[in-house]
Amino acid sequence: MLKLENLSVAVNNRPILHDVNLHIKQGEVHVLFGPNGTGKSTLIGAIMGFARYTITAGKIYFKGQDITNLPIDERARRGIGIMIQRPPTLRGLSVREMVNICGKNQADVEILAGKTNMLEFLDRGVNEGFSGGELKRSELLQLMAQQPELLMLDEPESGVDIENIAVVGQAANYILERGTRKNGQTIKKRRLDRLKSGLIITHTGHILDYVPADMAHVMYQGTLSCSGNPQEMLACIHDKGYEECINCALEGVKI
Ligand SMILES: Nc1ncnc2c1ncn2[C@@H]1O[C@H](COP(=O)(O)OP(=O)(O)OP(=O)(O)O)[C@@H](O)[C@H]1O
Repeated sequence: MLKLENLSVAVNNRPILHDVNLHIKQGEVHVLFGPNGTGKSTLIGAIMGFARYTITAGKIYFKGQDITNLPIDERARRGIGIMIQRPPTLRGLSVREMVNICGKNQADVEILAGKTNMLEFLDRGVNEGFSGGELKRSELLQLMAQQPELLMLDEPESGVDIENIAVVGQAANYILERGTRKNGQTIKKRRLDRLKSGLIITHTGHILDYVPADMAHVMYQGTLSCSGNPQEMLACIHDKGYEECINCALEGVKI
């Protein structure tokens, strides 16, 4: 689904990512851990094609096609969707209108808004005065209408209360087409049955209680230093902090 080959990215002429290689197969969800400021948001922003990220080397392949130089709208059309940490406020455009645009007027706005607890926000300007949790739900509502094949989420649980983390998790599962039971437990579809993929940045790992991941990576100083089992890596980071991952990176050891 997504393949990064030796990807290097700069922001304002400052190199941020160095030689990143990553392969997310169809149906897989990968999770990205890492200390603040190491380049996680830069990675997903570069995959989406935001103009501020300059690709200085390497390639991005999506569904087998080289998309390294494609504009952001074309990447969205091909099936890439993103939830960023601080989406802008769009005055004069209501959430309802935005969801209709994302869903090419085919989405059932009211049903999707019900799933994300966003019914009462539909006629407000996009992100206008939204709280942290409302911002996340608004972004997910738009993504549910867009139906991307690759879903990228930047810290989906940050600023979200306990009850709404379940809503966020269920919305992500809806987009990834994984079932969720009423008690919030995710039904793990057989990997062969899954068609959609995800890349999720998380510091706390709470989202993994709802959206199980297949693989985790740690980003350190702009490179992917370790890859392994998400729950094991999360437990290791909770126990020992990132120092252990950094030691692995320095020793060139893969978990
Ligand atoms: N416009 C810019 N000019 C210079 N440096 C920038 C710019 N935008 C981002 N950076 C730097 O790029 C680095 C990587 O930022 P990024 O947001 O990708 O990190 P992150 O791993 O997602 O961090 P966090 O966990 O805090 O969200 C940071 O040091 C940041 O200050």
